Amino acid sequence: MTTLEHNALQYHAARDARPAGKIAIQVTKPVDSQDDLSLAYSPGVAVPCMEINRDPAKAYDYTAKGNLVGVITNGTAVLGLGDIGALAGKPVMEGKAVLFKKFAGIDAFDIEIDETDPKKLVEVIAALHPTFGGINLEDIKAPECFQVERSLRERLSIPVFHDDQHGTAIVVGAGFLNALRLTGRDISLAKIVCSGAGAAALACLDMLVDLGVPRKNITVCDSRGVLTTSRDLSEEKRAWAQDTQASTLGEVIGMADVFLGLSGPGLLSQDDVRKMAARPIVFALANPEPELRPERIREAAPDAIVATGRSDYPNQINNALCFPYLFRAALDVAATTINQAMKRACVVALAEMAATDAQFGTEYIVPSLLDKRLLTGVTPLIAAAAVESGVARQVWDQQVYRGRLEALAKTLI
Ligand SMILES: NC(=O)C1=CN([C@@H]2O[C@H](COP(=O)(O)OP(=O)(O)OC[C@H]3O[C@@H](n4cnc5c(N)ncnc54)[C@H](OP(=O)(O)O)[C@@H]3O)[C@@H](O)[C@H]2O)C=CC1
Ligand SMILES: CC(=O)C(=O)O
Ligand SMILES: [Mg+2]
Repeated sequence: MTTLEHNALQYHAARDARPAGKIAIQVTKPVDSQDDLSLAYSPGVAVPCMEINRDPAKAYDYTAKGNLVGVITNGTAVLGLGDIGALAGKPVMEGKAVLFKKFAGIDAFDIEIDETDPKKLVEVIAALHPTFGGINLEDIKAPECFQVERSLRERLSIPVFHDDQHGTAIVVGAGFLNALRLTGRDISLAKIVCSGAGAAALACLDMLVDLGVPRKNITVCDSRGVLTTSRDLSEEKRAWAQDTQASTLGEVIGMADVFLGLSGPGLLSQDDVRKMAARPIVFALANPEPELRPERIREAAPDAIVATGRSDYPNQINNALCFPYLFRAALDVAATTINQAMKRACVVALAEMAATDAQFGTEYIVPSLLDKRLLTGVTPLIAAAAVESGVARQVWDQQVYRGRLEALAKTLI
């Protein structure tokens, strides 16, 4: 066992009278006397129950719903570990819940559902939804994840957001814009090769096209090789098929400006990196083990701009850089959904925060996950986009909202 493996198990184990795992529930009101009990529980609790029965919107006034997100998985694509099952995915989901709380003061329940049939999964999640102010779908594999998210978004009036798709796309978008800036590339000329054609990869590519990359400049590989027009592909993959005889990553990576890895460990070779254009942009984002380790990428191309999804290298491109703030904004303005305008606002806010920082450079293309400015810097811009695009049910005065976030930031431990 490596030191990291040993430490990771120690970290998650019970210690100092604290239970195993890394998150617990906190009581927020006094429950110390008979009088308190009469309010918190029977008979007093019946009063808010009946208020909500008369008007369901009152759940936001008298329960935790408005600050509570469900982090929901079925364990079919846990990080790059694959289909390890719902229960084995629990440490990741607890981890997402920790980040919601730590970075944005949002309470999150992790829910691991032992169901792989997408229709049944939708029914289970829809039946659970009254509990939550928003739903963060996590680590559900493609193509089922597309159907699950689409169905839930149609059915529910709370935000439903598949983090691996859209959270990843936002942070990749921000890192990509800044990597282009640093290397002086024109977005309309950037040639991109993507390893992976799953949830994260295809959403990232949609975002890159939204930002201005011509679709024809993008070549995609899945586990069977290049997506070509001669292959029998799913609807989602067909949109990225190229008319080419090439079939492997090694054949298409020549002179690519950007490698985007959202596939699995060790799928990029040093030879592949050597074939790329000068000053290549290499985002090897598979977790926990990237497509190629940064030190190996640099051996092959010392001037490369390199990013991974991990916390132990510079340039951590990870959806955790955005999902706490997207949900914070969505909950605060009671948004019915998280839409493209909110996602774009987040891309720009993250990119600008890094680009205007004194550290901006090849080893700092996006802010650190621990950057305390994120809550107050990024969230109001997402909230404003929600209001402007018409999905907010509550509008804040900007000064008042910033003050509220600053006060919240002081309470975060
Ligand atoms: N850094 C970050 O923030 C994030 C990173 N990720 C990482 O991205 C990866 C994919 O996650 P996700 O999209 O959710 O999972 P999915 O299961 O939806 O997609 C996995 C994709 O990887 C492809 N793949 C598997 N083996 C190969 C191979 N040998 N060559 C090329 N492609 C291959 C699969 O191909 P096929 O379609 O043929 O099965 C599939 O398209 C994971 O490693 C995950 O950790 C994900 C989200 C966020
Ligand atoms: C970061 C993340 O969500 C993943 O690797 O699946
Ligand atoms: Mg994930």
